[in-house]
Parts: sequence; C-alpha cells; structure tokens
Amino acid sequence: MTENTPQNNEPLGATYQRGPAIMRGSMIPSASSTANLLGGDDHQDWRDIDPWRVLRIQSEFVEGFDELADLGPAVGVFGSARASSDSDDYHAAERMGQLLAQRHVAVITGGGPGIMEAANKGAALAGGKSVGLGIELPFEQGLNAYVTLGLSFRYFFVRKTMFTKYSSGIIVCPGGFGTFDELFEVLTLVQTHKMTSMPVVLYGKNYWRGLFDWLDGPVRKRGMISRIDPHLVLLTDDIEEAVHVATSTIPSV
Ligand SMILES: C/C(=C\CNc1ncnc2c1ncn2[C@@H]1O[C@H](COP(=O)(O)O)[C@@H](O)[C@H]1O)CO
Repeated sequence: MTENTPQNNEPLGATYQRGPAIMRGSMIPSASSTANLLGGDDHQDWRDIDPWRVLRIQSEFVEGFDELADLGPAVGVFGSARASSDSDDYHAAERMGQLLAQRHVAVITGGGPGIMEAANKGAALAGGKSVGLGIELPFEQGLNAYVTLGLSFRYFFVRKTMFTKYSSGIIVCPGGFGTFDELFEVLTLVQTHKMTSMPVVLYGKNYWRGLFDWLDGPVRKRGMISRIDPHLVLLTDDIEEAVHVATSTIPSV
C-alpha cells in the first residue's frame, strides 16, 4: 500500500478506483491502466490495447470540452495536495477562492485535498463557480466536497489541457512535483507560443524564491531560457495582489 492509502480502517482495506468502478481486496489489479499505457505491458485485454485507448482519451477530451465550454472566465489555483487545513497556505488559498468568486471568476483546481480543497472551499462558500478537475489515482478519495462542477480524468495530459485551455491566469501555491508539473506546463506552452501568454503568480516568496533565482540565474545565463518576463511571472506574498494579477487579462474584472 502507498502512503496515500486513506481507508486503512475499512473492513476490506483500501479502495481502488477505476472509472466508475471501485475495487477492494483481491479484486484490486496489480497495475493500473495508465501505468500499462506508459509501461508497454504485454498482458492486456483489448480495452487496454493502445488503438482502443485512443477512443477513451478522445472521450475525455470531448467530455471536458463539453462541460467547460460555458464556464466563463476562470483562474487555476494549484498547490500541494498535502497542505493541512490549519496551515497558512490553506487559509491563503481559501481566501483566493473567495476573492475570485467575488470577481465572478471561476476557480479551477485539481479537485483534490489540500490547496485544491481550500481554493474550492473559498469559491463555493462565496457562491462562485468551483471547478475540480480530478485525476483517477489508485487509493484516492475522489473530488473534494467543495467542488460545484467536477470532472474526473484518467489521463494527466488530458486534464492538463483542460487546466490550460480554460484558465486565463494561474496562481501557484507552495507544492511538490504535481504543482511543479502544472507550473512548468504553462511556462512551456507560453514560451513555445502554443498558448496565449497568461499571468503566472507564484504565491509564497520564501518558498518559490530559490527556484525563481535558479531559473533567472544559472538557467538563463547558460542561455537555456530567455529572461523571465516580470509581467508574466509574479512572486508575491500578497493574496489580493495574486488575485489581481491572475485576473488581469480578464476584460470584465
Ligand atoms: C497525494 C495526495 C493526494 C493526491 N490527490 C490528488 N488529487 C487531485 N490532484 C492532485 C492530487 N495530487 C496531486 N494533484 C495535482 O498536482 C498538484 C499537487 O501536487 P503536489 O505534488 O502535492 O504539489 C495539484 O495542483 C493537483 O492538480 C495526498 O492525500
């Protein structure tokens, strides 16, 4: 079992989710389908053969585009799944969700716990649109209770397309690899002009300073990136400023 196993005290042990199905005990497969896709496993039934998977991937895109097409202006809030509900970061993300909702801007998160839950909570309790784009993970509990529009994806890359396509700006709170992935996805798409430039706010100066200085120092000096546009990436400890900048390209705000 992984450290993410939340249901250790359940009679049958942990619950494994795959699409609409849940499995327990001996019904839990030894490897997830996503792992098979990436791992090139030979022992698959027809539904796991790559050409058929394309249909499932396609359906995730279609459902995502369909559900989110009318969302209106939105900001993505990313950050640690592990932030506890009494942490400063959690309270900050909750306030961000609230401020965004008050500006009639939808909040988009990964729909999970920690910072995601906090931002969804702030938005939902302020009467705003609170979107959770969840990811099917083995032993995961599903979308947090503050999501008012939720979608679950099997594939990270489909889900990331939804984050970037429907967000007009992002606020990145302290987090780990998942958060880094989301931050660098946006920076890469902007740098390669695959996406219109959007404001990227790094909330938590102390936390992000080291990464920012490394990017703007050795990485830039070796010519690996161009200068980080200060109008594109902001480092701040000010929640109001974070929301103000993240929504700065939305005409109605
Ligand atoms: C590991 C734990 C929960 C995992 N549940 C997640 N649900 C939804 N989205 C997630 C989850 N974990 C990561 N993400 C995405 O990555 C970002 C956070 O990752 P980090 O590594 O914690 O920084 C977040 O923005 C999500 O989109 C604990 O119970």
